[in-house]
Amino acid sequence: MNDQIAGAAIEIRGLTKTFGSVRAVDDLSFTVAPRTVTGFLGPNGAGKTTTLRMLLGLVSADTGTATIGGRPYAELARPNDVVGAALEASGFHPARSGRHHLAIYCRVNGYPLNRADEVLATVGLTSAASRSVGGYSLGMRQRLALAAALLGDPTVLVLDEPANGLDPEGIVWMRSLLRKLAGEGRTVLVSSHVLTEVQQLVDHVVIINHGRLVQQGPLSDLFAQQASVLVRTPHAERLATALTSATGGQIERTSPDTLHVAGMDIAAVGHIAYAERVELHELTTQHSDLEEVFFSLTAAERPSTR
Ligand SMILES: Nc1ncnc2c1ncn2[C@@H]1O[C@H](COP(=O)(O)OP(=O)(O)OP(=O)(O)O)[C@@H](O)[C@H]1O
Repeated sequence: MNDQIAGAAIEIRGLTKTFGSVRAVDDLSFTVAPRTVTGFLGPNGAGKTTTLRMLLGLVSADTGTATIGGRPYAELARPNDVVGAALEASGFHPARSGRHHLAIYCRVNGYPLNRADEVLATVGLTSAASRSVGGYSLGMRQRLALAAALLGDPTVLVLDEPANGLDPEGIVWMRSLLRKLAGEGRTVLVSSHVLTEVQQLVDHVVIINHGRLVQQGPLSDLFAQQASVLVRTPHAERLATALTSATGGQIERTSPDTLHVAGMDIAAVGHIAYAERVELHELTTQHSDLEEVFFSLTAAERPSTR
C-alpha cells in the first residue's frame, strides 16, 4: 500500500455547499476511520455526491473543510496514489478492452503496465480482460471501476454505489474484498442508497439527510439502539404499567398478551418482570433491518430548501 499517508482518516468538518436556493450540504461533520468499511448513506438528493465531490476536489465548498490524512485533496502530492475513487461505472469507452482502459490509466499516472493485470485479477476480471467493455455487464463495469480505483494501491477508497449491478454472489465477493482492503489498514467509504445491499458490505455508517448528519457509528450500535423487546405475558397491562413507571421506555401493546418495548434492553425488561412477579411466555429482542432503521431516523427531517 502507498504509505504517503498511512492510515489516513477522512475528516469532514462544517462542510456547506449551496446551489441557488438548495443547501445541498449543510454544516456537515463526520470522520471515516482507517481499517473500516463505512457506508455513506442517504436518500436521493441527500447530498452524498456533492460531499464526495468536495472531498475529491471536484467542487469547492462554501465553508468548512474535507481532508484526507489532514490535507485537502488539492494539497496531496500524488492524489491518485493516496485516494482511489470510483464515482460512476459508465465512463468507459465501449470499444476498448478492460485491460486497454487500465493500461491508459497506468501510462497517465506512471504505474508499471503489469499493475493493470494485477488489479484485473483482484476484481476477478482476468478472463474478460481482452474483451471490449461494451460487452461487459453492469456488474463487470463496476468491477472494472473498482480495478481502476485500486491501480495506485491507494490508502483511501471512495466508491459510489459499488454494489449496483452485482448479483448476490458478487455482493458477497465485494464484501470480502472491501473487508480485506480495510483489514490492510485502508479507509473505505462506500456511498449508497440501496440499504439492503450496503448492509452486507459495511461495518460503520454515516447517515445524512437534507445535507445534514443524522447518525454515525458502528452498524452494530445503530441496530442495538433501534432494537425493541417483544414480551408475551398473560399480565400485559400490569407489566406495561410497571415498565412505564420504571423507565422512559416506549411501550406499545400490539395484542392482548403482547408488548413491544423500545428504549430498553432485554435484561432490563426481564428484571422488571421478575420484580413484578409477572409470568412471561416470551422475551425476545427484535432487530430492524437497515432500511427500517434508516426510515425511522430520516422520517422526521426538515425540508431541503430554505
Ligand atoms: N450542480 C448542481 N446544481 C444545482 N443543484 C445541484 C447540483 N448538484 C447537486 N444539486 C442539488 O443538491 C442536492 C444534493 O444532491 P446530491 O447529488 O449531492 O445528492 P445525493 O445524495 O448524491 O443523491 P443521489 O443518491 O440521488 O445521487 C439535490 O437537491 C440536487 O438537486
